[in-house]
Amino acid sequence: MEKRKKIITKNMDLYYSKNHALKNINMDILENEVVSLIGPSGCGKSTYLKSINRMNDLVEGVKITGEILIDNENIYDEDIDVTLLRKKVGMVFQKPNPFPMSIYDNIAYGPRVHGIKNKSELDEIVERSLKGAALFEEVKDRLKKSAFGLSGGQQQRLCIARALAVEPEILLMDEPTSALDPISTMKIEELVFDLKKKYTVVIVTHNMQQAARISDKTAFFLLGELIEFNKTSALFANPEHPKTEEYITGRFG
Ligand SMILES: Nc1ncnc2c1ncn2[C@@H]1O[C@H](COP(=O)(O)OP(=O)(O)OP(=O)(O)O)[C@@H](O)[C@H]1O
Repeated sequence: MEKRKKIITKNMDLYYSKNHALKNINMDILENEVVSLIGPSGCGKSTYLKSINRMNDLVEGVKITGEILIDNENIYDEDIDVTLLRKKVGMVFQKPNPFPMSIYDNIAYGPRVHGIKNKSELDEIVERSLKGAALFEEVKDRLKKSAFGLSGGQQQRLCIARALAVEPEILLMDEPTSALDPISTMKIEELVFDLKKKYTVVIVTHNMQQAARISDKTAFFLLGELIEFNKTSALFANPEHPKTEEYITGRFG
């Protein structure tokens, strides 16, 4: 069965004041697909990622033209509820950033904001989210302890669990393993592989082996342009654009 288009980007441009950071981006991301965004520093990967849940709206002087459609709805339409958009589109950052509270409260935070108060319902969400992030077994006896007592890798999985708790459909990850050791990195990579059964995942990575291991498709950005977007295996084995080849063979970047 053909997969549905989940995120459609059409003729999108983004300016930070005069800096033209994204240039005419066109890309279709399918449901339950993992897409990696790669390219040298400053090429616009994070900017594009943050456009998918309108995090760039917070930046002064930003101007966006064109469209990003999620489930065929333009998220830049005036009547879009940004809180609901961010519930649907969760985000995990480069450095784990747990809130200064217990493991339990970190996960229950989002659902509480969205009005869930019933304890047994929250208990269930916390357990399900921690299981979804492959962390439950490691923390089930210390749910009321501070999240800061966890290792970096566990904290990052906690942040993933926190994102899952509000039942998103899309997960954005901005270099989620760059601050982690190899074993924690491997756990997150395995987790991403699992997560795509339920979610659409877009992930910025500087690590090309990681992109090759975990993503179905890869997008190569350069100076604000999307140079090539293809199946990961094809993009790495047979890049169509000479710049892609130069980048993946380590000739610049
Ligand atoms: N908040 C901001 N205000 C102004 N300019 C910004 C802002 N964020 C990014 N930029 C600029 O937009 C361009 C793209 O930056 P972006 O962070 O998207 O690149 P990136 O590919 O994610 O880089 P890196 O790999 O270093 O994180 C750069 O020229 C950057 O200086």
